[in-house]
Amino acid sequence: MSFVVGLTGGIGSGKSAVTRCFADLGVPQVDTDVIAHALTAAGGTAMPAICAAFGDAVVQADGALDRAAMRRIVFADRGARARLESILHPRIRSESSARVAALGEVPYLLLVVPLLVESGGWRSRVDRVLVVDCAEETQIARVIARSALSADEVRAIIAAQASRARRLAAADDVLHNDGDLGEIAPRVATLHRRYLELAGAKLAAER
Ligand SMILES: CC(C)(COP(=O)(O)OP(=O)(O)OC[C@H]1O[C@@H](n2cnc3c(N)ncnc32)[C@H](O)[C@@H]1O)[C@@H](O)C(=O)NCCC(=O)NCCS
Ligand SMILES: Nc1ncnc2c1ncn2[C@@H]1O[C@H](COP(=O)(O)OP(=O)(O)OP(=O)(O)O)[C@@H](O)[C@H]1O
Repeated sequence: MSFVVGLTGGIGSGKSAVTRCFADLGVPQVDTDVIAHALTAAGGTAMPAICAAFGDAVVQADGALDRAAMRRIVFADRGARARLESILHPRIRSESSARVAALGEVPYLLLVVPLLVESGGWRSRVDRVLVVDCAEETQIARVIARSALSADEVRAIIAAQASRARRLAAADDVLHNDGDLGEIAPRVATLHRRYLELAGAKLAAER
C-alpha cells in the first residue's frame, strides 16, 4: 500500500494552491472535490438519487446539478445537507478508493479531502493528515475575492465545517497559509522531503 497523505482545510484556506505545488513536484493525487463534481455533472451517477431527494429545482436543463441552488439549500439547512451527504459521501469514498488503487505503487500520494475531519471513514485511509490553515477572516476575504459569495454565505459554510481548533487537533502537519502565495512552494518542498522519507520507512517496515 502506498503511503497516503490526506490534505484538508476549511473553505478558502488554500487547499487548491497547496495541491498545485505538490502536483508541480510530480506527486500523484486523488481529489474528492473532483470526484464530487464528476458524480454531479450531466449524466453523473449521483444525479438520479439527488433528483429523487431534492426535485427538479436543483437540476439544470443539461442534467447537471445546479450548484448555486444546492448551495443555498444545504448551507441553510443541516437536514438537507445530511441528505445530500448521505447520497454523495459513500460514492465519493468508493470512487476515491478505486482511483487510489488505479495509481498502483507510487512513492506517496495526496488524497485531498475537504471534509476529512468532519466526515467519517477517512482517517483510517490515510497515513498522515496535512491541514492547510489560515485565519478565518483571511478565508472569508479570499473567497469573496475569488467568487460571488457574500461574507455571510462564506460564514454559513464555515459554520458547517469543523472548527479551526478541531481541524488543527487532527493534524500531523500544518501548512500555515497566512502569508503570500509565494511562501507555499518552499513549505511544500520541505513537507515533500519528509513524506518521501516516511513513505520509504513504511515500505521498509512492510518488507
Ligand atoms: C453544495 C455544493 C453543490 C455547492 O457547490 P459549489 O460549487 O457552490 O461549492 P464548492 O463545491 O466549491 O464548495 C464550497 C465550499 O464548501 C465546502 N463544502 C462542500 N460541501 C460541504 C459540506 N457538505 N459540508 C461542509 N462544507 C462543504 C467545500 O469544501 C468548499 O470549501 C457542493 O459543495 C457539494 O456538492 N457538496 C457536497 C459534496 C461534499 O460533501 N463535498 C466535499 C468533498 S469531501
Ligand atoms: N497565501 C495566499 N495569498 C493570497 N491568496 C491566496 C493564498 N492562498 C490562496 N489564495 C487564493 O485564495 C483563494 C482560495 O484559495 P484555494 O482555492 O486554494 O482554497 P481552497 O481551500 O481550495 O478553497 P475551497 O475550499 O473553496 O475549495 C484562491 O483565489 C487562491 O488563489
